[in-house]
Parts: sequence; structure tokens; C-alpha cells
Amino acid sequence: MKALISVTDKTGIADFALGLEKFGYEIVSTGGTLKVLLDAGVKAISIDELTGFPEMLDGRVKTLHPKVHGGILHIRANETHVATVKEHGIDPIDMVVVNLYDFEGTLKSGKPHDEIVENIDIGGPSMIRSAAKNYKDVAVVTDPKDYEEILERLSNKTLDEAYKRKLAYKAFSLTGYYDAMIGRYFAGLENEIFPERTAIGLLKESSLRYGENPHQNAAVYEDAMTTSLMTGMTQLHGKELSFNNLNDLNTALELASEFEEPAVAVIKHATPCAAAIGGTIYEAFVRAYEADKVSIYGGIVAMNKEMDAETATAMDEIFLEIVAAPSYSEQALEILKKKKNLRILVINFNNKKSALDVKFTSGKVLIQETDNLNYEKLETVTTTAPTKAQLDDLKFAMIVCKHVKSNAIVIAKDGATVAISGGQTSRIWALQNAIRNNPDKDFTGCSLASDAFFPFDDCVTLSAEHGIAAIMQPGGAGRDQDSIDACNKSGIAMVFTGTRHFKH
Ligand SMILES: NC(=O)c1ncn([C@@H]2O[C@H](COP(=O)(O)O)[C@@H](O)[C@H]2O)c1NC=O
Repeated sequence: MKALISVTDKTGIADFALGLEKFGYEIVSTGGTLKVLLDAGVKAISIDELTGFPEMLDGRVKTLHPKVHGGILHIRANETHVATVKEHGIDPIDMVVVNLYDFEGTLKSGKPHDEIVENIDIGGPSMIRSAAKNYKDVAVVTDPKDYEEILERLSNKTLDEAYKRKLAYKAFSLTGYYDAMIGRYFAGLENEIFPERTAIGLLKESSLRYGENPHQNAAVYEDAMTTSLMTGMTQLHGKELSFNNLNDLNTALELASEFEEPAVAVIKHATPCAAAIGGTIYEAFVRAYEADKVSIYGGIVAMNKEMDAETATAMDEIFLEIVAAPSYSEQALEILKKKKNLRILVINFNNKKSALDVKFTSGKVLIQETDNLNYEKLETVTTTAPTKAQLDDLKFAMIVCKHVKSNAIVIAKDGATVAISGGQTSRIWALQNAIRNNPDKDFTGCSLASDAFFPFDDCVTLSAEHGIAAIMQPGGAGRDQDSIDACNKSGIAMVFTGTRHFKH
């Protein structure tokens, strides 16, 4: 029996090869791997000896040879195959142990293009695919974590077809993932974000306790080709993150990262319930908290600057699922850690938002660029123009609005939300809810943003009844003029942005 071993990640390979030898395997190996094996006392032979060719072209051709692929691919139960390999002096290869050049690591460490290309493994995936195709006769081992089990199975004679098929599934998943990364890298070089054919390539990070609801199984995957806000985040404390936590966190981070100044976003059910900016994080937090003291219960709080002790203390009375910040003062951490279950996350806000927004629907996958444009223009369409403070609030409200599920209305004052209403099937309902859910709020002088245009003037009429002073919306409705007239009648300033922010 022969095992061909050719690995970049040499973890555990010597012990595995020594183990295989005990079960009668003759080991054949490539340059660097051979050296490690010989040093460990494995009686391995070189691939050159097997093929009768030297490794050549700086390692570009080592195992790409009929003696290798014929040895792997012939069907043992097929007499013609067996006769053919015999005729050509090809010995059967019964096990292929291969892992691949570190394309991902080379790319991520910012190496030049030529070096990245050199780290595209050709011979490795070829052998993996050959062995996986012929899994009934060949065991394909691509993961060092499997070495132990394979030796165990050799010992109790359970390296059977069913297990070899499982190894084949892992093998094809690996080559698919590997090629997906390479494909995306090359598409990126052409600035092609919507290629004709594409593979995403996802690496399982962990299973989750459950999905959106306890009866749904779920797992979380890492997209190795994307660096975005959650990339490299660390959890300092608290229970493991759930499916809903991660989904909600995404909105929290995307909103908090919109601002240069200290900003706090409070999220429930993947939609903001409050947000504020301030001179300090403490100020921003207090104002966000006061904006909605009810919904924050069980929410996620993300901030774009260090969490200090004062802010941590202010959170003390509130039940939160997650706090996320770029860093924590020692004292803040001490205070927060008193809450056993609170998940405390460190986020790298220098990472950008993900460039693509991907939605899997039933049978179709929708891919779009992330909504990165806040407004195309700022055009005052009323006789009254917003004051500087009102315009600042309008811009702030529109940024928050962008992250609220449609139909969305955000009312703000002095850089803090006053009312948010989203996920409504009619625009007027969104505004009615914003007002109805906040019976104690005074909307006089507030600024209002709408994620899409007003189809009728009813939103302006209701805004006027509640003293709202300025409105921002994309404009573009057939009845825009009705809304403009209604604003002029009530002295409301209205600004058109030309940019819609639906979020479904
Ligand atoms: N070109 C080939 O024929 C070839 N055959 C095997 N490899 C890769 O060479 C690596 C091992 O090289 P070494 O044993 O020299 O450290 C493995 O990751 C294996 O996938 C090859 N390298 C690249 O394609």
C-alpha cells in the first residue's frame, strides 16, 4: 500500500506518517514534506523516484504525472484499468494526504501579486480531486485534525467506503473553497463585483445554539475574502453570541461606524431604536438612552469610541445583551464584567463596512453594493430653509433612517433620535407610530427624515400638527408639489436628497 504525502501545513505529519508505516504503508513524498518525514525517521521515498522526473519549474510541477494520477485514479474493480496501469508500470496509490499552499495567508499578509499567484496550488488540488473522485479506492486526507481518527480506523479496520466518501466531501469542499478565493481575487483585480459565475467560499466558524428561533438549526461562517466590521472582533466576556445577536450586531456596528464624532447606536431586532452623537461617549450614550428608555431593554449598544467608566456605570441598571466598542478602559471593563451574561465585544472600527450586501432568498441570491451614499444632493424645496442646526439634525436623522427597516421615519433633535418607527407597510403609519409610541415627547422644532418619498401630503400635515420644523426626504413622488405646498403653508423647511434608503 502506498500513501502520497505532500503538505504545506506540516502539523502532525511526521507522527501520522510513522503511524501509517506501522500499518504497512509505503510513503512517497514531495521536497519539503519529505525532508520533515526523513528527519523524523520515516522511511519515505521521493516523488522524483516514483515519477522518474525531477520536481521542476520552482515546484510548479512535482506531482502532475500519470504515475501519480494513474496510480490514484484507476478503478481497482475495473480489469482494464488495472491492466493499463500495470502495462505502464504505475503502482496504485491508496491514500493521498495533501493540504494546500497558503493562498489566503499570502494574500492577507499583503504580498505582491506575483507571490500571491505563486501560492496558487495546482498539483495539490489535482491530487485531492483525483483521490476524492476515486474515493471508493483511495482515502483522501486534507485536514490534519483527521489524522488521529484515520489511524484509529486503520487499527480497528473501519477505514471503509462510507468514511472515505466523507473524506471526499471534505476534499471537494476544500478545493471549492480554495478556488472560490482565487476566483474572487482575480475578479477583484478586474474590479468585477458581479461576475458571470461566482463562488463565495465560506469557512465555518462555529455551530450556533439555534437560529432565529430555537427550532431552527444554525451556524456562522466566515467570509475569508472580506474584511469588515466584525472581522477579528473579540469577545472579552459573557455568553456565546447567538444568531440574532450577530444579525443585530451587524446593524449596530454599521450605524455606529457612520459617524466621526462619538456616537452610540442602540439596536433591537436588527433595527435601531435609538441613536445619538455627543461631545463624549458618555454624553452620546445618555442621550441615546433618554431617546428610548423602553426598547433598550435586552438591546445591543454599539459605540465608535472607547467605553469609559462613566458610561459603563450609566449602563448598570439596564439589561443589555451586548456592548460593542473599539476599546474599554480598565475600570469600565471591571464594571461591565459584573454582569455575568453581558457579551462584551471589541470591534475594529478601522475596518470598513462590507462592500457587498448579500441576501439568500428561496432559490435566488441577491447581491448588491452596500448602501454607502447618504445623499446625492441637499436641495431646499420650500420657501423656508432649514437652520444650520436643523440641517445637521436632518442629516443625522437620515443616516439613522438608512439603517431602519422600511418604511422608516426618524425624528431627531440636537443630534439624538426622538422617535424612530420602521418596518411599516405604509409611510403614514410609520409617522403615526413614531408619534403614537412616544406620547410624552415634544416634537416642536424637531427634524424628520423619511427613507423614501412622501406619496401624499398626509405626512407633512401630521408633522405640522406636531410642530416638526424640518423634513428631509428623497423627493421624486408624482405629488411632491402637494407636500411642498403643505410645508410652505405650515412654515416647515423641506430638503430633497435624491437618494432613497429602502432597507428590507
Ligand atoms: N506542482 C505540483 O505538482 C504540486 N504537487 C504538490 N504540490 C503542493 O506542494 C505542497 C508541498 O510541498 P513540499 O512538500 O515541497 O513542502 C503541498 O501543499 C502540495 O499541495 C504542488 N505544488 C503546486 O502546485
